[in-house]
Amino acid sequence: MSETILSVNNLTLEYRTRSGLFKMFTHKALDNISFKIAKGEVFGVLGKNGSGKSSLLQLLAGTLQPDSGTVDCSKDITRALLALGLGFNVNLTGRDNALISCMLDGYTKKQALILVEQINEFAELGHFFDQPVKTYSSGMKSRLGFATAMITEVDILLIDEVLSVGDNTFKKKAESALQNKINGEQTVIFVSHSIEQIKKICDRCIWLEEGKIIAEGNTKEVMEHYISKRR
Ligand SMILES: Nc1ncnc2c1ncn2[C@@H]1O[C@H](COP(=O)(O)OP(=O)(O)OP(=O)(O)O)[C@@H](O)[C@H]1O
Repeated sequence: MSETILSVNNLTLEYRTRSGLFKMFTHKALDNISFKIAKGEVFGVLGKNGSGKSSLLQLLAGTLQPDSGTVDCSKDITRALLALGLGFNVNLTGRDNALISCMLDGYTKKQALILVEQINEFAELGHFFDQPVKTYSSGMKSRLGFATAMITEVDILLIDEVLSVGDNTFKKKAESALQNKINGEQTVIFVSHSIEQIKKICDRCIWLEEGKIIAEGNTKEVMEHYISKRR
């Protein structure tokens, strides 16, 4: 395996929700998860609804903190989480959110302003690009997020089922832009409950079930195991 870019060590996450005046409901969404991702790898996270996939991505992105365990990667590694509506300031316009994302990724203002125009063109939001994100539909938010991640360069792209939204024309464009990125040096962590999508793009994957890793390995092996257990 080539150079490790990200190492996940014994991650555990519990959600605690108040279920009555004196009652708390605790749910272990992730239970002692460990794996490593190599630079340039396209890594899949497969699992049915509620298995912990999105929670895992949010821990990898740093938008959620684990109860225990660590996500280790070098400080200068940039990570972008592509999920519906996550990561935007909804009171700012699409243009300003795109600008902030570019600048957070380390571009100068001059470079960012050029990239913002490319994001505008890719996202095809028309005059909504200059409206606050709170006025966007979920499909529009995902277009903005997707366009921003495709146009900028990040070290690790974290993708949460984002290809399943939007109209067919945009979906095709998104798939081909993603495919181009993947063919290069891009490291991708891709979450899906679609066997077909994981098969199409991932080199290796894990299968999550109730917050635990049931299998890890090359996509073909994990798929065979997954399909045989579901019969
Ligand atoms: N904010 C929250 N508070 C309490 N429980 C939560 C919260 N978010 C998720 N959960 C629970 O944690 C578990 C894992 O959720 P998660 O969204 O990570 O799963 P998922 O595999 O991404 O599901 P899906 O495929 O439906 O998006 C689920 O049982 C879910 O009900």
